Amino acid sequence: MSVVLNAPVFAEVPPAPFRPGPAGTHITIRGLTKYFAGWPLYENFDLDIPKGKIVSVFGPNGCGKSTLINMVAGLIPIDAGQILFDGKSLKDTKIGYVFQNYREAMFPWMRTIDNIAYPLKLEGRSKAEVDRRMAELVASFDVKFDLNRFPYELSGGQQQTASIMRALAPGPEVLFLDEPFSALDFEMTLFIREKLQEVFLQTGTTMLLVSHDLEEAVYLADEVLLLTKRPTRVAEILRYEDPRPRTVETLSTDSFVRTKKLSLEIFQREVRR
Ligand SMILES: Nc1ncnc2c1ncn2[C@@H]1O[C@H](COP(=O)(O)OP(=O)(O)OP(=O)(O)O)[C@@H](O)[C@H]1O
Repeated sequence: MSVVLNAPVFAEVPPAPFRPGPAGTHITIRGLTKYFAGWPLYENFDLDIPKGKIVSVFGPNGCGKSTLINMVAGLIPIDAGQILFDGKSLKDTKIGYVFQNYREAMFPWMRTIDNIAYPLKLEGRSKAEVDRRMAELVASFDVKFDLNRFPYELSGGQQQTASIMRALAPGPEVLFLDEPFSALDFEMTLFIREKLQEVFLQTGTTMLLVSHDLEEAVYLADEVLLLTKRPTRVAEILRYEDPRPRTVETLSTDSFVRTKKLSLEIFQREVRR
């Protein structure tokens, strides 16, 4: 038997215990770290995202808004950290994702209705179940266009409506939206905004929304998550509690104007820092 003398002694360092969020937390992010090309974007980043709320993510250009939601949604790998959904990992969590570029989000060879039903078929649901869920979605979205058309035969707003329907079809626990309105004209933006709010009122799905439009970010939000420049931290989280459904009148309430002004001040402070 050989004995190594003076060998280095490694202390067993137990991993830090996972710190849960406060009551009502849905997504817990702890120690999230992400580097791109050797530069930190997120370093030891912690965040609690509440359940059944809409959180709008807002911050300076390139601070990592899209990367954050993409890491939480599992589309971009993280370098370190932990992300749990009601204490579960992503693989045990049903999520939906709405992309900015709706033109590339749908399979062009499938009719719109089959695109929307696709995640249900992937889940192995029976034809009767798929038909029932599709009827529910069509009713709740009050769809006025022909879902038997191919996506490229629809307007941008109709295509984005269909991609939101597809994302919601399996009944996700969390819906991620990365600038869902930025490729739409104003009329369609208003339409989809209202649809999203209606769906939220019906389902209470937790939503994480990236928006470049501060008015829109506040209008839809229960919380506005303001980020700093990179390495990115939470600058501030503002609660916005005007009742839903929010309408054009909401835009001139004291609380809306105050929240928007405060968000802008924090944003400007962070941009100049
Ligand atoms: N795959 C990648 N390789 C290298 N750098 C990347 C990659 N993806 C993102 N980045 C960098 O990480 C930073 C954050 O990008 P991200 O798109 O998440 O920011 P954002 O806040 O959503 O940006 P914007 O406000 O411009 O939409 C940017 O500096 C970007 O250049």
